[in-house]
Amino acid sequence: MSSIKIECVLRENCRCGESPVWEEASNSLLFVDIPAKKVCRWDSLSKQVERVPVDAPVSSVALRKLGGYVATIGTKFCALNWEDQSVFVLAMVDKDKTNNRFNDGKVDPAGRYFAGTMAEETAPAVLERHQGSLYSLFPDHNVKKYFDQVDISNGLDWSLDHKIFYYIDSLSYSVDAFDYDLQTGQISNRRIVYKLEKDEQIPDGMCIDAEGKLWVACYNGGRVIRLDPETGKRLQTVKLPVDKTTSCCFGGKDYCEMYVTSARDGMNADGLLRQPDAGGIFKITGLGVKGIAPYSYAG
Ligand SMILES: O=C(O)[C@H](O)[C@@H](O)[C@H](O)[C@H](O)CO
Ligand SMILES: [Zn+2]
Repeated sequence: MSSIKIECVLRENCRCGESPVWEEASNSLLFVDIPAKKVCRWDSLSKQVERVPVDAPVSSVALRKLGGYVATIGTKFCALNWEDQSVFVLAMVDKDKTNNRFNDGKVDPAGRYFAGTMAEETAPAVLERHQGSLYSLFPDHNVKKYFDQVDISNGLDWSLDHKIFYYIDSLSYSVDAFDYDLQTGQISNRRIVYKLEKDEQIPDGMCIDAEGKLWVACYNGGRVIRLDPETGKRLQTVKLPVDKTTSCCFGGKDYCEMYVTSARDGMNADGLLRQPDAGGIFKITGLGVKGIAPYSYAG
């Protein structure tokens, strides 16, 4: 039996921390604070954090093969040069929906950057419904739209054989799967893999482990849960000392550690007193399972 340890490694006070991504080359964790309009990079060796301000809510960040990063900022897919903090727009979506912004995003095994949109929230999980869509940015900077009618586009990842795409629309309270064609980037045959239980609250960010099991961060549920997408059963629950757990990824040496982001927005003064680490970055060790390296955008 492994003994699980949970530690707040960075008290960042994120309003809404999201999109943790491990960058092996720099031993760092990248993440964003969406409403604070910041992309952050935490060096796990020096424990120092660098922050790059951008001009709109930034909802996800990913590695780029050419160097630097890509990020979803407002309704734009962008390239981000870390050295000079410059942003270059690659494509824009939802041009007719001025109240929309991107939400969670991740790169697929072929180097396409997937991200979905949502209406801007008036409070956490309070928003005009069915305004979002799911998109991907191909390496040639063309954008493909998959479907619309999304509430809060969230957690996404691909099966280890690249034949399944996993996806969460948070307000459906389910984790879904599609057949995935890696060659073309097409998805089909949507079905439900897991329905969250009441105390698990709202499914948010998600990642896959090296055994093909899914880890879902439960917003307001203060936990990450491990799911078997083949049986639809929950295998494990790991509780964290904050309620607003937003997303998770594996990182560290051999991807043996899990990193979890969290949020402060929507908490009252009493809640913040009880959960002073809300908005922090958490490291979970001793899970006994590894993750896989993130893919890099190929354009
Ligand atoms: O990061 C996200 O996915 C959303 O932008 C956040 O606002 C919350 O996580 C959401 O409210 C929970 O459903
Ligand atoms: Zn999210």
